[in-house]
Amino acid sequence: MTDLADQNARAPLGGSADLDKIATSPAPHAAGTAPMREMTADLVVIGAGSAGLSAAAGAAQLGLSVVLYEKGEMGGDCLNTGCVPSKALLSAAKAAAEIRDAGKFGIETTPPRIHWDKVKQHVNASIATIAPVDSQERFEGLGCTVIREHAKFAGPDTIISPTTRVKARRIIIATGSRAFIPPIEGLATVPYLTNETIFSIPEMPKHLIILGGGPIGMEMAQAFTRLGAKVTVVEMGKALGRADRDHAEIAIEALRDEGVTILEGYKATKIEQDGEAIRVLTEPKGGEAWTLEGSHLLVAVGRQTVFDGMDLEAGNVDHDRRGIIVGDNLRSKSNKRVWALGDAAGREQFTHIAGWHASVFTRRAFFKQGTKADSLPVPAVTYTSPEVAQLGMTEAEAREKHGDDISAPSFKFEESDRAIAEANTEGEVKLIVRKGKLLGASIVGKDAGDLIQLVSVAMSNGLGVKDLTNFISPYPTRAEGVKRAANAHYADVVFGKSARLLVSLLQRIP
Ligand SMILES: Cc1cc2nc3c(=O)[nH]c(=O)nc-3n(C[C@H](O)[C@H](O)[C@H](O)COP(=O)(O)OP(=O)(O)OC[C@H]3O[C@@H](n4cnc5c(N)ncnc54)[C@H](O)[C@@H]3O)c2cc1C
Ligand SMILES: NC(=O)c1ccc[n+]([C@@H]2O[C@H](COP(=O)([O-])OP(=O)(O)OC[C@H]3O[C@@H](n4cnc5c(N)ncnc54)[C@H](O)[C@@H]3O)[C@@H](O)[C@H]2O)c1
Repeated sequence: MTDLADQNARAPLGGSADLDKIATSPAPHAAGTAPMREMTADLVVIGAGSAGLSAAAGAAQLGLSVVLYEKGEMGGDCLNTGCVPSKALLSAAKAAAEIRDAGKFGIETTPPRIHWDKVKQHVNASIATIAPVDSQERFEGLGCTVIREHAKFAGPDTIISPTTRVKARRIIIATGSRAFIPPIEGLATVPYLTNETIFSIPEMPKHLIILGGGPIGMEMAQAFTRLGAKVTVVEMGKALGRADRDHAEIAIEALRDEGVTILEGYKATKIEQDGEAIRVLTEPKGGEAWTLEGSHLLVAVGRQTVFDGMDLEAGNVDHDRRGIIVGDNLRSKSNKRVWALGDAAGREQFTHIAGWHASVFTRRAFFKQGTKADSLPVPAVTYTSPEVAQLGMTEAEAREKHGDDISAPSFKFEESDRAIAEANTEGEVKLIVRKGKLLGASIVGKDAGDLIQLVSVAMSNGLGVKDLTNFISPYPTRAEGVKRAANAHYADVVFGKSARLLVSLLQRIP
């Protein structure tokens, strides 16, 4: 089956759902207060972010009655405070970097002048252009009842908000996550930034200190450096710690070359304010402690799921620190009516995973298929320049599990004619292979996030490394690198002793 729910969130308007299925009746109420609206629905979705919207759109277009709750902005984190503003900011920053770098093509330019207010206008315009796809109007057009209120459980099958009580056959918790604020001494006393505030700061920071060298920290570090700020990243472990180590190092070095200071192995332990300045005291794993002084502080040390005031106990929905406790069917283990999708499910936290979760829900709940949340390899891309794209197992994970039974054929972009023509040869494609089976891939370099999709299609559909050699790849493209890494897997076989012997024997045939 195709990815119905996943497609529907951003698809054009479809047919309207059967609104008659939503039974509405006034309930008894206290004198002087508005009556509580009573409804029944096939599906209640709490949270109109990537996960909730995708699931709601799928269900509504299948003719089911859907009530969609959102207490904040339609579109959730990805549209308003996550993917979209961060990628819009990175694009503005890339434009500035390319102007500075144009000399390598023999083009003379003057240094770019950054107008932060206009950069923010670009960020806001990007959000505004995409917003109609996630809007209340669009979802009402699809047949959903959209309620812009905080929702909570009033029982295992009942959700209430200030105006409405809904009894539902199924309930989706898609309430997302917010920045985790670590218990560092003094942090609460300083005006720190998170992804909710960084995109609207009034002025370009003089010195932005970023706590955390994960995807958020590294993307913002490069964006703000390229836009003219001094940036220091304080990372207690390794920056881009979930990526292939060799490939993460290539990106880290590229950011350092552009002027980002990245301190790895330094944990922030105390924060102080001194006038306008924010001071970060760090504890090193070895070596000297650093005390940094900056004008702004961004906290990007991971995420925390959002279940505020939801009375999960009333719904008999168990959760832990990671999220709602679900199996790989995404169904609450303690209340089978309830499903958790997206960041709230306590698994990988990406918009494409939120969309995939909605697809798993739709397939399981409505088409009675057995699709599992972990049935496909998960891609993760950090959109720095160079991009770092990871799929399935890293080389280190595969070696830990299978020892020397794996191989990691690779192709460096310095051998790519396209990369040479673009004067951007940094990076590599690496495949992780065991007995011809693809276990994973990592790509670092320009457009790595696009290139890894080839391997993603192959892995998701049971193709092996051989299949990645058996197609005609247009020249000159960076995607040829995937084919050439796959070819490298067979280099010894194709050009080895026995192949040469075979060919010489075959030459005797007239
Ligand atoms: C800076 C940043 C950059 C990112 N970049 C990328 C990227 O490039 N690619 C990528 O794949 N992912 C990226 N992500 C991650 C991605 O944004 C999230 O994984 C995704 O938004 C999760 O979607 P969701 O639907 O689970 O939650 P959310 O988008 O957080 O939506 C949850 C919604 O639920 C609402 N809600 C919560 N509680 C209630 C309640 N009780 N009643 C009513 N409504 C409620 C909230 O207001 C919110 O709108 C990024 C994240 C950040 C922070
Ligand atoms: N391009 C993308 O797809 C993208 C971009 C941004 C965010 N996201 C999603 O959002 C999630 C959260 O991103 P994130 O970067 O906030 O979290 P993260 O968990 O990926 O990285 C946080 C980093 O902070 C470090 N850290 C924790 N406490 C620290 C301390 N006291 N001092 C110094 N370092 C400390 C950790 O070691 C870790 O490396 C990601 O995992 C991803 O799922 C995705």
